[in-house]
Amino acid sequence: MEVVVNAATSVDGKLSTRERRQVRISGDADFDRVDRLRAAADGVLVGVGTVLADDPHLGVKSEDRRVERLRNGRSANPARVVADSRARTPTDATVLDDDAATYLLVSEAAPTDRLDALREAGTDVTVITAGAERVDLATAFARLEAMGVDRLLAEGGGELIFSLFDAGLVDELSVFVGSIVIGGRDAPTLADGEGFVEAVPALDLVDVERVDDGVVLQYRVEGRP
Ligand SMILES: NC(=O)C1=CN([C@@H]2O[C@H](COP(=O)(O)OP(=O)(O)OC[C@H]3O[C@@H](n4cnc5c(N)ncnc54)[C@H](O)[C@@H]3O)[C@@H](O)[C@H]2O)C=CC1
Ligand SMILES: Nc1nc(O)c(N)c(N[C@@H]2O[C@H](COP(=O)(O)O)[C@@H](O)[C@H]2O)n1
Repeated sequence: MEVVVNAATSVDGKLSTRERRQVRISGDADFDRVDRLRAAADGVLVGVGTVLADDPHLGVKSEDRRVERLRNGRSANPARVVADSRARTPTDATVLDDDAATYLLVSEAAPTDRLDALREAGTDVTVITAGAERVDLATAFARLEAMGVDRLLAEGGGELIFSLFDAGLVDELSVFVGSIVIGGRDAPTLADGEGFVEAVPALDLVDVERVDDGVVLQYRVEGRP
């Protein structure tokens, strides 16, 4: 499976405010670039922190792109994939609507009654259990791949992106750096988690492009084909 991480940060590397309130960092052209990435993906992944903070839809916004996907024998939208160790996704979350399939990646610690409620709340919900207390992303991704998810776009947030790098699962990273400063020691950054100390992942910078009033930085992860 090819795993592409994309996010938008302020110049000081923040994904949103210290209150974890969504900030419009991208401009129209960058949102359109993200829409192209979604349209090329089989699944769009976020952590449950992002679901709780933003209630995202994660679908393809352009009708032309949805039509093109259908023409190619794909679903109109990629599947929504949520890493949600304890099944905290609200039953009225937009990612459970009937616009696309939804995969909930949970751990064995997820309460059964929550899983039943979530299966009932959505029209096309598949639960994948991997890991004891926290989602084991490598195992969960192998199951997703067996279900036809060959290209996964991970949009965040910072806890999830750190874990993806920590597990050595990232092939490509693109970051839109918008011309704003958000600040705040508790504001989420591109990669949070415990942080790396010794084995710091190295990236190959493959492209830099000015978009809107910011820049898009494109990287391959060193050691990945
Ligand atoms: N500017 C941007 O491009 C984006 C910004 N955001 C922002 O990021 C913030 C949310 O980020 P975070 O709080 O860091 O939450 P997150 O979205 O990274 O979710 C973290 C949660 O995912 C679950 N999880 C399950 N398995 C995991 C694993 N193996 N590793 C890590 N987490 C795992 C855990 O419950 C954990 O608390 C929001 O403020 C949102 O607005 C989110 C996505 C993109
Ligand atoms: N690429 C990008 N730029 C920004 O400025 C952002 N705030 C985000 N946020 C991400 O987009 C999700 C919203 O998706 P929908 O529009 O609801 O489909 C949000 O949850 C973040 O993942 N991204």
